Amino acid sequence: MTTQQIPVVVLAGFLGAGKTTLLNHLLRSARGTRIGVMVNDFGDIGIDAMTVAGQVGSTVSLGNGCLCCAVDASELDEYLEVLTRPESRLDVIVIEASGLAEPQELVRMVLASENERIVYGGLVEVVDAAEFGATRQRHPGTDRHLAVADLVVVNKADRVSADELRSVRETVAGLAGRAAVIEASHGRVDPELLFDRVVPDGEIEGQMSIEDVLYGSDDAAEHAHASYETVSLTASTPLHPRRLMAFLDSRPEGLYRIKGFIDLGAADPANRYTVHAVGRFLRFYPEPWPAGEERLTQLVLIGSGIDAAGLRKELAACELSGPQDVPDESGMWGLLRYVPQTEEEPEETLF
Ligand SMILES: Nc1nc2c(ncn2[C@@H]2O[C@H](COP(=O)(O)OP(=O)(O)OP(=O)(O)O)[C@@H](O)[C@H]2O)c(=O)[nH]1
Repeated sequence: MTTQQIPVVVLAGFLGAGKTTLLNHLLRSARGTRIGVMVNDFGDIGIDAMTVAGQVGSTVSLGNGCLCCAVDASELDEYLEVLTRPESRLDVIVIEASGLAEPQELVRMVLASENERIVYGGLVEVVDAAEFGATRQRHPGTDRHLAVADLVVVNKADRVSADELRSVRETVAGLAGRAAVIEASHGRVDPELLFDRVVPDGEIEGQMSIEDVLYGSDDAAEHAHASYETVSLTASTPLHPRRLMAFLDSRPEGLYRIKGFIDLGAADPANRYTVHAVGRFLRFYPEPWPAGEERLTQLVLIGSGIDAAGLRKELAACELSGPQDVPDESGMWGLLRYVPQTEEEPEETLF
């Protein structure tokens, strides 16, 4: 069930930073992925389709099968309910926060939502590289927003010199702590950083799609690939829950996403643990092993500036080394803090 949950990504950033531009880029490069869009704060709608639709609280279809609606914060749950109906067949939902909104509020609301079909997909903060210094001076809240982000996009890279860009990036990285920081022009980030792309039937990954032909293929998105790395690994030996938690608690800056299944062996023979981490957000979802399924740990780690070989080594050290290496009773405690309870959020939340 958990693997079917729809990630809800909150997209924030100061007025004019390039949120709508980034969103439009995602919509254009979505191909087979169906994106639901919510625009928080209606006076601030920049999407053309919305302007055309023009109705408060309406849901409109965008060209590529995406849905778009405008919400007021109090309506968030109501619209999540609409967008997560099976007939909407959405793969991801993006909420664009108004440039003035407190993104933490939206994140809290998403986390507090009782909608079981969603999972929090991270807070993405867009920063205007050219205006960063001035914005920070005028709006000290900027630092606070960066501190809670999971991914920061330093946008408008084309508007500053290489030195300025480096300096903004360094400052942002200092404020953003563990969040991954990537640079972009015109919001062209690789959609894979935000959600799993669905490859439509009949299309081979990497092949030109109709959208490529219509909009031109997005070279800059290809370049964005260079700035982050994906590490996939499979282990047939179960992992030690305590060592796994030690690894996750100290996961390196820039390791933005972790997803996959974990086999904890004798510590919980009945269940596999789906892991979902976005930035500093971490959850485990135990579910019974499907009958006949091979007991494997399968993980994908995505980040910028990460040391792939180092990560592989650290994860290999989490594997049980033999029959003597069995977790004691308390071995699972650290991990269980990140398992959501049915009625409440796990103890260890950030917000
Ligand atoms: N040169 C340059 N211009 C950009 C870039 N990204 C966005 N813009 C322009 O910056 C302006 C603001 O972009 P938007 O995407 O509307 O910004 P926003 O954050 O959605 O703005 P609000 O909705 O007002 O909060 C637009 O004129 C964009 O075309 C970029 O990387 N480089």
